[in-house]
Amino acid sequence: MFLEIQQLSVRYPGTPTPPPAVSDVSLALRQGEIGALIGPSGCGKTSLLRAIAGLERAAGGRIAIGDEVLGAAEPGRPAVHQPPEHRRIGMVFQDYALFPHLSVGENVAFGIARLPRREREARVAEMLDLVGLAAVAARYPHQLSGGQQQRIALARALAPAPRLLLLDEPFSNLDIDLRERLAQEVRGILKRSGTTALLVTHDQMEAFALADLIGVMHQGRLAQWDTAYQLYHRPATRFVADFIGHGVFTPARIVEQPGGPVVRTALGDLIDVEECPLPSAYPGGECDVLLRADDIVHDDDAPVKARIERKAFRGSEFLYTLRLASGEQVLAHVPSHHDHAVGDWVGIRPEVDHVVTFPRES
Ligand SMILES: Nc1ncnc2c1ncn2[C@@H]1O[C@H](COP(=O)(O)OP(=O)(O)OP(=O)(O)O)[C@@H](O)[C@H]1O
Repeated sequence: MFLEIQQLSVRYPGTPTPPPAVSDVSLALRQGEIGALIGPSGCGKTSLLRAIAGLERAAGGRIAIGDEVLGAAEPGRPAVHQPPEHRRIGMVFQDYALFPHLSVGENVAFGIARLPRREREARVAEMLDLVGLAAVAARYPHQLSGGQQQRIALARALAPAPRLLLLDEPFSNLDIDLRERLAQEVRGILKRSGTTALLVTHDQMEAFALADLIGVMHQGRLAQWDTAYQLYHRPATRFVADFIGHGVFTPARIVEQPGGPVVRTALGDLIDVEECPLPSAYPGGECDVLLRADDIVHDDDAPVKARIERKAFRGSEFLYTLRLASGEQVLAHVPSHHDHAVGDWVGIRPEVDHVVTFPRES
């Protein structure tokens, strides 16, 4: 592993009582991998990033790059805190923080002033090429769009060849359409330059577009560190299941059938599911099952009917909020050419590949 964080805790002075801002977080990135931290406001994402940068001290645990310990506070060992400027870590912030009185080229050259002039100019040209902005080297930041400014900020952060790049909400000042596109562009830039990076964002789509591995944080803890696919299809906790994507929990009972265990729900039996838990996994087989909006198929011939309570247009599909006669609520993605009115009853059936169950919550 390249970046390795073990049982890291961060505590702000003046807040001696639990919970700490970051609590017992462990994660790792290989060289060249991109990670993202997502989670609700106040869950500790920025505090974790700041601790890696050296802007906050570790209150417990350790941060290492390769064999080098950057920060540590472990029982029975001397505390370690390398100052931020010795860590060779680059940072990109939300507000770009470009110098307005310097040209684009001078901004990119800022962190490599000590290089001989020829080398510096070559590096600036290389970085501007990398972010696709060689043509604007002589312009000033105010003459660029928000997306261009953020790419310049990225070029400036990459110019000194940091061994790790940290990005804190880098796209949040940009409009929503541009964000996802820029996230994909930035992924391409980081991959081409082989940079290991960790991004903090509150936008899941941005994290999915940019990262190889994503961490969901909740109340200072890392609830899951995994690929986007696993977070969506194999959420480790109810919190992760709820936070990622659209879905509801509905009561279910796992029963043994001749062909194997089956999950019985108000929408019917979930059949042909992968890795179905055994009834013995829960008392009496009673559990809650996660039904994602894309697990529910609109089918006029289905015996189960549900009433449309709300609908939201999402371009190629609607997100319908539906209520069954038995009272359960479900969500369904339905192709947008099926335009039903709120109050209509429609047929639905479950089509679940990955069944995700949790202990019943009253
Ligand atoms: N300088 C500080 N002093 C004291 N407490 C702080 C400080 N900075 C953050 N905190 C607290 O630490 C916790 C985690 O904050 P942090 O900013 O890391 O969360 P976040 O997930 O980045 O939130 P957001 O998405 O809103 O930026 C919060 O309870 C916050 O109030």
